Amino acid sequence: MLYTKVTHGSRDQVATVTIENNQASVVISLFGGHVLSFQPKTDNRERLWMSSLAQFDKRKPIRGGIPVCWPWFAAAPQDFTDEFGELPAHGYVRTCDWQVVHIQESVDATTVTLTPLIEAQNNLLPNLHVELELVIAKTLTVRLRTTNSGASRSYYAALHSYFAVSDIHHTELHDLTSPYIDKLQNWAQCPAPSPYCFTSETDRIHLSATPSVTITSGEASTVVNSHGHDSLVVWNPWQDRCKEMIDMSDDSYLTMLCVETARTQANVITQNETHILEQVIR
Ligand SMILES: O=P(O)(O)OC[C@H]1O[C@@H](O)[C@H](O)[C@@H](O)[C@@H]1O
Repeated sequence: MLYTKVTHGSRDQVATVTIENNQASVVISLFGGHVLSFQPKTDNRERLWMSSLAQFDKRKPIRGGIPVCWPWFAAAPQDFTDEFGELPAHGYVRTCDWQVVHIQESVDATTVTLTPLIEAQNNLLPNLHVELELVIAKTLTVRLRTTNSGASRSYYAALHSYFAVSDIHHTELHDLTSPYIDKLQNWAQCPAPSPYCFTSETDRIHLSATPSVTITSGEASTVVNSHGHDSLVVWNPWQDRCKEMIDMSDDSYLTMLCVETARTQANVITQNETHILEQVIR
């Protein structure tokens, strides 16, 4: 590799791969195919948030970075539980081991392709194949590719990104103007706030394919572009929920905001079709 440095390491039980090129540095956990860190060299500012209490024991999904939710989002939808019984939240690939299958570089980008090693007993949808492509450049492109080799069926997905903010009380989300359904108010539909600020627990699904939003916090701004989605999910657990979670400290809600590029509606994927869900972070 001419421009890319690849370093294998670990955090507790989790194997990691650090990719550094002229433009940025990215740390990937092979548990979950999970991006843990993205620092572009333009400003060396970490874009992603990682909980100081995140567990790297491979028993639980990692709290922070970019968990991959697939083939469902949140609690498993009824079409899945009817078929398969009780299932964990946010799908099963965030708790699978993944492998790097390809690394390709050009002068200003490195592309890393990963696939999950889904054990046969966990592979509920053997005809759906998922692959994660990371394009590490001045921006980080996270591209989740789903291909169907069998009969048409529905699935769901999300790139559940945790973004680092300096103080949630001084954080604003820009360009997200579509109404949302509120998980905290029995799925009531509400208009997007303007300005979009945060003062309490937030768990919202904006049912629109908004292509670009910007998170501003203090002097810093992070741009999140999305493609192939039907929703943007905005989540902050706030203090009381943090207290209930073993992998978030009580005040950790102050420095994070999840903006998730998602397919929350039953997406039908037909035979031989490929869907791409993409988030580009700048
Ligand atoms: O704790 P988990 O399973 O990683 O989920 C975190 C949050 O993820 C968000 O996407 C959901 O909207 C929330 O309801 C959920 O609490």
